[in-house]
Amino acid sequence: MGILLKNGKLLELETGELLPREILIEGKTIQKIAEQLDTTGHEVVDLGGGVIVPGFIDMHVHLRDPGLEYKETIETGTRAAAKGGFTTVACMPNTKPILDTPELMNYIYETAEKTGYCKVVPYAAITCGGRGEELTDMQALKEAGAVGFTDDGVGVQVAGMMRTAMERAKELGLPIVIHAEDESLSGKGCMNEGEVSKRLGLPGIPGVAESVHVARDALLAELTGAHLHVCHISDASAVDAVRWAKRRGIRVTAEVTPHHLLLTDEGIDGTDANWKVNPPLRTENDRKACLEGLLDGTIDMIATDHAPHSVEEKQRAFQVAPFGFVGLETVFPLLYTELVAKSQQMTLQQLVHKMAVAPAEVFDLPGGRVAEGGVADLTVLNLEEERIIDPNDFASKGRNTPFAGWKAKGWPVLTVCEGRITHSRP
Ligand SMILES: NC(=O)N[C@@H](CC(=O)O)C(=O)O
Ligand SMILES: [Zn+2]
Ligand SMILES: [Zn+2]
Repeated sequence: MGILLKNGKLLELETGELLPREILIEGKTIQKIAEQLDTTGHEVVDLGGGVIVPGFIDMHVHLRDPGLEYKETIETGTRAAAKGGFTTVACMPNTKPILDTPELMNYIYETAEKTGYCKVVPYAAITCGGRGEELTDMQALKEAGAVGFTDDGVGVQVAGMMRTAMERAKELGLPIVIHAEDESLSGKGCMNEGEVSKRLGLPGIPGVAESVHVARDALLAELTGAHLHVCHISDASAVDAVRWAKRRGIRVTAEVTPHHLLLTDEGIDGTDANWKVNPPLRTENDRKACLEGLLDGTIDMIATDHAPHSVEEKQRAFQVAPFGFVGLETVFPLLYTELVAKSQQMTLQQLVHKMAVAPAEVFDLPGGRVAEGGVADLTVLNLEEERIIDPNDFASKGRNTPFAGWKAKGWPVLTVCEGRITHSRP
């Protein structure tokens, strides 16, 4: 007996057409896609006219497990992912301890298998403890299933260390994923350096703290032949550096977050740490450059940088509260509403491409398409349903979002991961 999805419209990714299609799922596989299928012996799920797309893939998620379970666990974080339409997430190694051993890779895979609502692929740290002093055993970490290497949360400060990391990553065929931040430039900043930080009298983080690392690491990627992936790009000159590197034939890819596409530092009043994130929200010029980069192919994909913190932590003063926003449960409705429905700056198929197809291609992961014989990772969206974002509704333990109270439409109503229904809402 399989699961038969009826009364749905399949998004044709090339043309954007919505085709009336029924889908039969057996085991972990999409067995058949046709205009009409025989229901005999199958569990029928009525999609109520919803739009079927490939399950979303988020290459930048902080699951906080092990060690920081008061912020999030693999169970709550993946439940939030499933609710947001995700079937795969890549988790960041800035946990406690840092994910820098094969044993910790195993812990992630085993816990996700037991308690997870989506697939979890872990990144391993570049340096032991993320301290930037000594490289991890990258080969052993690859053998244990690392999907790439990153010290996200901090930048690798020493260029020579990054060069050696890239040489090893190149040999292993895995990407180096950078949190681009030169600490000698970012210092103790808590928001973007500019007009707004000056007005508020808060210490700033200049855009060049990001772009000098992007440019440096692009040149190191050229030297070593490694694949460089740039996390959460936020600065106009950093987007330009990626564009330049791509033109030069350097193997570089990049991601942008929903908040850097939709918000600027103008929204910060210096009292609410739910507006504090790293890299910081920047200027309208930077925001536009990120959107332009996404549309012209400079930026390959959207990633949320889901970074849950406790309510208590985010109630601290702006200068001392931790950086980070949650994002998994709101990313699609926010971007669909703001960039597709309201302003037509993107098409639905472009958005789905950036959230599912591109991450699967760039990181060579299963999924990213809805096709016969392929893995049954898919999401059904109700593009009409409008709701107000209320952090109290989140499955994540995190409530830290600057988007509370925003009205958005396009909510995921069904998520299927490897043939299993991981999220379903009437
Ligand atoms: N993005 C953030 O503001 N915070 C992240 C770290 C990171 O992604 O650099 C976190 O781990 O909380
Ligand atoms: Zn980061
Ligand atoms: Zn991050």
